[in-house]
Amino acid sequence: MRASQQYPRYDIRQTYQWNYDNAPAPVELEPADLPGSWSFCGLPVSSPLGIPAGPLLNGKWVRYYASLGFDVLTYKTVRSSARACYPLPNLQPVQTTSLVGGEQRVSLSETMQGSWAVSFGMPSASPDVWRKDIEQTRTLLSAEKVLSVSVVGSLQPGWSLEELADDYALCAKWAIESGADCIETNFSCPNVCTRDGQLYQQPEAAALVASRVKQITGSVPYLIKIGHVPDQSQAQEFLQAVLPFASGIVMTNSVATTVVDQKQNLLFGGEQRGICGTATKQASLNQLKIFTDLISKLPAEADKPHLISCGGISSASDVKQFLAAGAQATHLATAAMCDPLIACQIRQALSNSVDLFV
Ligand SMILES: Cc1cc2nc3c(=O)[nH]c(=O)nc-3n(C[C@H](O)[C@H](O)[C@H](O)COP(=O)(O)O)c2cc1C
Repeated sequence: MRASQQYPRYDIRQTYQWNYDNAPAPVELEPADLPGSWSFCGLPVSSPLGIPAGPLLNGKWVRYYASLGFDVLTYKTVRSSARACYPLPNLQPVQTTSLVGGEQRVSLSETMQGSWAVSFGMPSASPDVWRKDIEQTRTLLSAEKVLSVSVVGSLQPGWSLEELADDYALCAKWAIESGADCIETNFSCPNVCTRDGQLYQQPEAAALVASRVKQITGSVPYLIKIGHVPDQSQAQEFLQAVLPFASGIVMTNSVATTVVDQKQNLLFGGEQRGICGTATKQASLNQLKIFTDLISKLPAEADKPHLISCGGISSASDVKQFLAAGAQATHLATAAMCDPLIACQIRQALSNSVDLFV
C-alpha cells in the first residue's frame, strides 16, 4: 500500500470553492473485509464505516472516499438555494485534548493535533447543481455503497416554523428524486445563529420539522443529525419528540466554543465555532451512552432509531468502543480528512476481530 501522504486530501489553506473544484479522482484499493454482516438503517453495507456530512463537498469527493473503504457516504449539507462559504480560515487547528462542553475558549494551534474549529456556515451549491450531481453520483457509485444526503432548511426573515419545515422537506424531496438512499436533516449547526441551527435543542419544533420531512421520505431511511446533548433529561425529551419519525440519530456534530490566538485575541469575530476531532471523543461517547440507555428502556414494540456515532473517532479501537457502547455505525470526518487511508487501516485491524459485536 502506498504511504498516506501520497493520497490527496482537503487543503485547508485553500478556499472551499477551490476544494470543491479540485476533488480527487477515485483510487484503486482493496480494503480488507470485515467479519459479520452490517446494515445502515436497514440497508446492507459491508462495514460500519462512513463519512458524516462535511468532508464530501460533491459527488467526486463522495466517489473518492468510497474508493478509500468507506461504505456510507454523506453528501455535505445542501440547501434550497445557493449559499457562499465563510471566509478563510475554514478549518483552524486548535490545542486541546478533551472538551466536555461549557469550555469558554480554546487556543489555536500552529499544527494539527487532531482537533480543529470548523467555520463553513453550511455553504451550498444551487439546487440545479447539487440535484444533477447527486443523480450522476448515485449512477456512478457502486450499488453496495450507501449515498446519504444531508439537508438543512434556510430560515428567511419573517418565516414561520412551518415554512422552515417545508424548506427542509423540499430539499429532502429533491434529494430523493435525485437518487439519495437516505436523507439526513441537520438539526444542529453551532455556526448558524438562527432557528435552523438549533432545532436539536427545541424538541417540539424538531418534531414538527421531522414529521414534515417524514411525509416526504416515506420508506427511505430518515436520519436526524444533532449537536452536543450532555444532559439525560434533554436527551429524553428530544428522543420522545422525534421517535415516530427517525430511522437514525447521528451524533455528535461538534462541541462549540470560542477560539483565541496566542495573544488571547478572539478569532471568528468572537463567535463560537464547532470543535471537531479527537477532543470531542469523550463527549460524543458519553452522549452515545445516554441515548443507548434511553433506547434500551423503550417498550419492545417501539421502532427504535439506530445510533450513528461521529465525533473524535480515529482508530480501530475507537470503532470497537463506540460499537460496544451501542452505535450501529461509526462515521469519521476529521480523521478521514487528515488521513485518507484511515478506513483501510481500520478495516485491516478489525478484519480478524472476533468481538466486534460485543
Ligand atoms: C470540514 C467539516 C465540515 C462539516 N460540515 C458539516 C455539514 O455541512 N453538516 C453537518 O451536519 N455536519 C458538518 N460537519 C460535522 C461532521 O459531520 C461531524 O459531526 C463532526 O466533524 C464530528 O466528527 P469528527 O470528530 O470525526 O470530525 C462538518 C465537519 C467538518 C470537519
